[in-house]
Amino acid sequence: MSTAAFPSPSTGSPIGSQTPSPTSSPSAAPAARATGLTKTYGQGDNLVHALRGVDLEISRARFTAIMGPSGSGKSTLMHCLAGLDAATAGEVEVAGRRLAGLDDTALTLFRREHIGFVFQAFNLLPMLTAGQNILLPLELAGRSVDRDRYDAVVTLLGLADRLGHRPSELSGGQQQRVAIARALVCDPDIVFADEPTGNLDSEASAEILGHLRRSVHEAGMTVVMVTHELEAAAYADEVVVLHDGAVSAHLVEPTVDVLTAALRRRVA
Ligand SMILES: Nc1ncnc2c1ncn2[C@@H]1O[C@H](COP(=O)(O)OP(=O)(O)OP(=O)(O)O)[C@@H](O)[C@H]1O
Repeated sequence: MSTAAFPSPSTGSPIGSQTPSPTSSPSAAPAARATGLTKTYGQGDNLVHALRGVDLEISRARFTAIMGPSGSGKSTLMHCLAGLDAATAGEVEVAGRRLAGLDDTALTLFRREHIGFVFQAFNLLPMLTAGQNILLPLELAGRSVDRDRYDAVVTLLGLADRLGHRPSELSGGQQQRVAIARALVCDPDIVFADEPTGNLDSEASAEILGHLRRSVHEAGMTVVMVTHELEAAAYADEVVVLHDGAVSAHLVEPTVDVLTAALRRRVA
């Protein structure tokens, strides 16, 4: 298969190899950075500390999972990193740009240009074919279609023979592959995947996680995935573990055993 339209991963490595720790390639600027990221909801007796001063760097061309128990702040962290929610205090920088400096319109344009999203519920338009769904964000943004990139993305996701099908004619796994292709075709600096396997059986989940890995290791994308499934997090190069709104561990290529132990541990 051809991935000629993709750049070489700058810090990624082929599937199955031992990826070096990000500390061994200090030259690459992070795809995203949170500094002292704090988010509270409500006030008074109803005050909730969803994020308590999170410092975090998301490495480029790596597959990072964010995991932690229910209520630990995973979705809040992802929403703040992706500019979908404003922090109460602290900073978020994506692709070198401080999000706090952008007004709503600029933020919308920035997200459209630099950030891709994959959701648990696929969010495909039912009346459009797979091919039309993949191209929709580019068309909405008035951007021209890079046919080489489109072909490379479709090939990477194994969708070449499904492009004329509507979502109702596709399996859940195939629909999620279309959603991933839709995110990748825009060539974003970072893709956020929110529980991307939450609606899939174990076989389709493994397939989707494999595709996300290949998007990183073969196509040089940066993927951040929120999950509470250990098996899903084990596909990632790095796993950020949250407890009570704080990062309790940032692990590189953890085994399921290491992850299990990190999940049990709480912040001291
Ligand atoms: N809009 C909101 N208003 C009030 N509290 C909120 C709001 N959104 C989240 N919270 C609270 O913030 C904390 C973190 O929530 P968050 O959804 O980020 O956790 P999570 O780790 O993603 O949980 P889950 O795995 O259950 O989705 C929780 O205590 C939650 O109840």
